[in-house]
Amino acid sequence: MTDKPGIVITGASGRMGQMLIKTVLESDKAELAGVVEREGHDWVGQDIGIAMGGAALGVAVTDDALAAFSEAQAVIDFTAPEATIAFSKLAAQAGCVHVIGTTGMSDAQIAALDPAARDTVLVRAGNMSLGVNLLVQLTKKVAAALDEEFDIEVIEAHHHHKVDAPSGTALMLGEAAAEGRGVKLADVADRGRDGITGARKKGDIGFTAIRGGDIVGEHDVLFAAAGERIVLRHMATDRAIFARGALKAALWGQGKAAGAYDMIDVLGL
Ligand SMILES: NC(=O)C1=CN([C@@H]2O[C@H](COP(=O)(O)OP(=O)(O)OC[C@H]3O[C@@H](n4cnc5c(N)ncnc54)[C@H](OP(=O)(O)O)[C@@H]3O)[C@@H](O)[C@H]2O)C=CC1
Ligand SMILES: O=C(O)C1=N[C@H](C(=O)O)C[C@H](O)C1
Repeated sequence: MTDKPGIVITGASGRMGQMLIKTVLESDKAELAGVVEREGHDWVGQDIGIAMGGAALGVAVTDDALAAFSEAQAVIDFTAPEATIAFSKLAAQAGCVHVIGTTGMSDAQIAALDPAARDTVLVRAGNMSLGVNLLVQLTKKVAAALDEEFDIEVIEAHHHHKVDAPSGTALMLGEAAAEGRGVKLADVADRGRDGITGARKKGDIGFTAIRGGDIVGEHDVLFAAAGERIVLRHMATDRAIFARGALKAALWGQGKAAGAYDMIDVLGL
């Protein structure tokens, strides 16, 4: 028994789940308190170290999320929207900080997290990396400095397994650009061009999603005017940046007042 916060990782077999488990195990500031997979998954009941192809770690994969959360101080959750909503209720019940990296959530699904945020600390961001959150702030600044003569386009590229588009990061960048411009993203977003689209509408914020191979995550915010262009770019080459950010959020949330937070709060940007 130590005084380091115990962390539970959900979606243990996923790309991010495995990266998060490694990151917590490597940290001297936190302990791996549990790992959760869904009922019926092959890994349930196995030692997580063995399941991940290494040595036993003495932590068994469970499908009983509430029991795991009840023994921990924080849950880091990079899964899928419906799972994240269910986990938010259990994390609130267990009194755990809930760090959410899951993307592709609709407005209604995001609103479904509100009750949990009244009872516990919930940190949610479509991208947990320092670099992207800095890019969000830069995007807001640049958009505020430029008028509608500059067309704003957000271009993102990800691996071929990704199921949602635009990416959570692209939407964060779009929101930041809209905020900088003093408009609502919902009023100006252009998310799907195909066929005879007509000329670009002044003031729109456009989104383009590329999917291919093993691209970890790349985002450009393009400001294009007559005679000049500005491009703000972030390129992720290692998922560890997201996992490190998520762990930072889990530690930051300890002892904070219940509420909904994001990585701008965590990083103090
Ligand atoms: N915010 C950030 O910084 C980042 C966010 N992400 C986001 O994290 C999420 C996961 O990404 P990634 O790891 O690549 O995806 P994977 O598909 O590799 O992993 C998803 C995991 O979640 C589990 N899962 C899915 N649905 C459920 C469910 N209903 N109940 C319980 N478990 C479930 C999966 O289990 P099973 O295999 O059984 O389906 C799997 O273990 C995505 O939304 C992605 O966009 C990714 C990187 C960074
Ligand atoms: O699914 C991914 O892989 C990623 N998802 C996040 C997103 O939707 O922006 C963050 C990162 O780009 C990787």
